[in-house]
Amino acid sequence: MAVLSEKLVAQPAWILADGAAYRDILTPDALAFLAHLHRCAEPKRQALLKARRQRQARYDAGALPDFRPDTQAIRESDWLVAPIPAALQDRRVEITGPVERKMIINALNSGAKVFMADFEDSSAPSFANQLDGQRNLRDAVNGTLEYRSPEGKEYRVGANPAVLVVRPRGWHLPERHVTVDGETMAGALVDFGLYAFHNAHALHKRELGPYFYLPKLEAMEEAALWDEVMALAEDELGLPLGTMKATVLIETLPAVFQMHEILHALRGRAVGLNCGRWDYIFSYLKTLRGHRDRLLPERGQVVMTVPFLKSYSELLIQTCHRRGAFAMGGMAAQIPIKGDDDANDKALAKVRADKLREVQAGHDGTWVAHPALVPVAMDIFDRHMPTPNQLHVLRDDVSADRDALIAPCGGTISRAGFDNNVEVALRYTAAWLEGMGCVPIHNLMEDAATAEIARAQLWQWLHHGSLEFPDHAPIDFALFDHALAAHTHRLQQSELPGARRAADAAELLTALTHADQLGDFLTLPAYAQLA
Ligand SMILES: CC(=O)SCCNC(=O)CCNC(=O)[C@H](O)C(C)(C)COP(=O)(O)OP(=O)(O)OC[C@H]1O[C@@H](n2cnc3c(N)ncnc32)[C@H](O)[C@@H]1OP(=O)(O)O
Ligand SMILES: O=CC(=O)O
Ligand SMILES: [Mg+2]
Repeated sequence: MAVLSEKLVAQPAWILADGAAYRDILTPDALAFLAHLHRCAEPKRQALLKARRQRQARYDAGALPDFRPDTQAIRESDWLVAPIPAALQDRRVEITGPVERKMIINALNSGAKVFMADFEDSSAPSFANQLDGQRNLRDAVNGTLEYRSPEGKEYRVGANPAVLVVRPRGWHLPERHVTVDGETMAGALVDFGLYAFHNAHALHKRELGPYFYLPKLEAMEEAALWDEVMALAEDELGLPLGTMKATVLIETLPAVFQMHEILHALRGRAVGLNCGRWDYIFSYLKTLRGHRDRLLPERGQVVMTVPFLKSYSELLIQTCHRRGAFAMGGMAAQIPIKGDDDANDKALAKVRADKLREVQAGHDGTWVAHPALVPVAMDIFDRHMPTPNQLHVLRDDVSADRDALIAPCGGTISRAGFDNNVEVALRYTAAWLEGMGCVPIHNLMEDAATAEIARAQLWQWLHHGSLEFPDHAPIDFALFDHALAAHTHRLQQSELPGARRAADAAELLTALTHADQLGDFLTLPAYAQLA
């Protein structure tokens, strides 16, 4: 059986929330199920993480990512993914958000076709957050999800809720509170396993899943491990093989070269791929961290129309539609702006333009970060996509080769862009350490993926040396240290999310930014400091 870490067992009060322990979620049978998943998957997961490190070592030594010669037959032969269930035939607008009780209700009631309940980029994975999320989702599936705000506002799920799709953590993150045979479990398996264990039968009975979004995959073997884990879970839970469906985020640079292969590995259950643009940009930075000719300009200039991102999204559409799978778009970072109509209009216009680009390119649906953006995106997709999806748009015109997918991106680094990265990296990390996985900063949605871009860019700009602002002032560590100290002080004096953990976040960012090598994930060292 999986066991809770000794600390939790010794201090059961630590896992209490609202006066109740999580005995309803961490039942003996659920823990036994987790242990079974762990024992079957852990050796392979470790081997896959090792393969990631080996691949990255080759890129650091000068190699560039490319299509795999050993899988050419998969790319070139004819095959399709299994038929897509009725509940997922029309995914034109999907809302995403953390697994917080009120937000789940708001998301389910938002009018979106799908709600992606997120244990990942928008969640700070404290054990309490993850377990509260499991309980909230179980209640949503059982039809008992309700919430009363401190102000007395009542929330309950209405008619025609969005279809639930759950995103567990990526393969790289541990869940240190659960061990099996003395080994720490993968966060991915804890999130997936608990959700499947508690909800699979109820969802299957209503032909509503379980459905999953799979994040941050880098290779077809990682998709194959998910397929194996899902098949194992189906077998253990007595569900027909292929009941669980998966949409895979293509949000790493290595994965874009294996999109056919990833769909193939999951072909009995894959329903689509998604352009996870923010992690994709982060992955471009990380994968090519040793390549000075491929530094990126400030984040505001790395938009979906720059060549390497345009090629990625178009190739994703072509790949998916060739295989009978959906090509989902991604997330514009703009959110509604309160109290400034002009600024709000401009933000919404940016969202509209992004959704128009997606639907015209052939995407079958898109993501929004906020309920007020559902009608905005819906309007664009309704007008330009009269059919439930665009599987018939084959995009045979697209010919994105290796060079197009890794094309350098021109642009500049302004003082404001540099300073914004320092501020976002600091404020997001500090909020994350306080348990918030998604926060608005300067009217943009910031989550783990966007914060990774901010801190990875700072590392890249500082370590490749001799970079300048347009006025020729040097970009150097003294500037970073000064900006970080100023923002830390400002945050500490404020009442903003993160104010209490500003110093811890600053220490972490100092270490990550000054380190000789760009760290793999901000959230790995930060997790050690998360309650
Ligand atoms: C890169 C990626 O991975 S993208 C996917 C991960 N990111 C996300 O999922 C983004 C989710 N979005 C959010 O967390 C929020 O919208 C934020 C943090 C960006 C902004 O939050 P706020 O500033 O609190 O929003 P705001 O105050 O305008 O919220 C208004 C109402 O909408 C609700 N709301 C806002 N966003 C969402 C959402 N995504 N889902 C459900 N409800 C939401 C709020 O709970 C609030 O409800 P209430 O009126 O009943 O109290
Ligand atoms: O998960 C989505 C992304 O853009 O990253
Ligand atoms: Mg992501």
